[in-house]
Amino acid sequence: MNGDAPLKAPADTPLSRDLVALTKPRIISLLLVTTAAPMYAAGSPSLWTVLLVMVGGYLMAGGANAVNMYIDRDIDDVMARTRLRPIPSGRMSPTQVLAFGVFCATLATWMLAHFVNVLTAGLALAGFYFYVFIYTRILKRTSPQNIVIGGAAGAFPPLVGWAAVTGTLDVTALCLFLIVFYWTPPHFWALALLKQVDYGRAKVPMAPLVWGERETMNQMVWYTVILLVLTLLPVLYGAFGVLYLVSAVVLGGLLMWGVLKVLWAAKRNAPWTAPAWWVYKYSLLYLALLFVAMGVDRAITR
Ligand code: HEM
Ligand SMILES: CC(C)=CCC/C(C)=C/CC/C(C)=C/COP(=O)(O)OP(=O)(O)O
Repeated sequence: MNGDAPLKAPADTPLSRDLVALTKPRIISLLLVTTAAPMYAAGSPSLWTVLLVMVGGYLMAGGANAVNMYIDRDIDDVMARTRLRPIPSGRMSPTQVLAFGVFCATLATWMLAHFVNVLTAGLALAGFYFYVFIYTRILKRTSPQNIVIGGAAGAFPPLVGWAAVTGTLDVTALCLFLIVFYWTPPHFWALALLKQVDYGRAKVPMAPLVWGERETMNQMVWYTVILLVLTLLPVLYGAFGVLYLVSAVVLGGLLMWGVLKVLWAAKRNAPWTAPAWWVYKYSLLYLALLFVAMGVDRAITR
């Protein structure tokens, strides 16, 4: 993430630390919020079920992230943000990383199928395949739409949480999937705008490099508008109540304001990097709080 990361990686990093790094734990923390909160929105899960889904979800997403680092080892080697990862810094071999990723995903599939239900395991595995093959292997290197279509991978966790509690999927689960799907472009393009040199060096066709900065910012605005409408839909048909509604409006209003500030600054030819950083960082808080609000809203009104 830090473009000024040191050039040399510490050679004495313990293996345990590298294994954790392969799973991208900070990203998983938010994936797990978008898994756990829908569990409480869907019903009243036992602590045991929540624990199993968290461990299974971590292993599946962590396995996917490790396989992503195996496939992207050439790209990761040339980007400042990623060059200290275990493969580019020479501390782990690609084969070791691939084996670790596949092992985690296999363990997760067994755990979720055996202790939760087969639908939950199937959805988590679908998220794994979507991220590894559709996003990482195919779209990331070929299309500026990579994170729009590929972003569907990151939208699987709410389905996993919902299915773990209800054993099925319904229209609210679909809404939650779409919320994460439409959140991904403003989340990621804010960062992509700031990391154009990295992505250019790695020849990854991220939107700002292909469409230009202004068009990417326009698209971020439109995706945010759709996102805000989608967040209100479950209230309109009575799935969530007032606490969620107020949270969605306030949190969403702030996100919209941030995204518009980026666009307006660029239109005035003023510096837009500070507002773009703000949108990237706030997007993380936004999604976490929105999902917590829906879980709490349903838990207290049940
Ligand atoms: C295709 C979809 C996505 C792409 C391309 C993407 C890309 C990125 C990138 C490149 C970073 C910087 C990470 C780093 O510097 O190591 C990042 C950060 C982050 N992303 Fe995403 N992301 C996507 C979807 C998601 C989803 C669905 C979630 C969770 C629901 C998520 C959660 C996070 C978090 C928590 C961070 C901050 C990590 C940190 O502070 O180290 N992302 N994302
Ligand atoms: C249910 C389930 C297991 C779903 C999988 C969800 C999952 C692992 C989403 C990850 C999203 C993400 C971090 C994309 C960044 O990849 P990148 O390759 O663009 O980032 P990088 O350049 O930092 O490697």
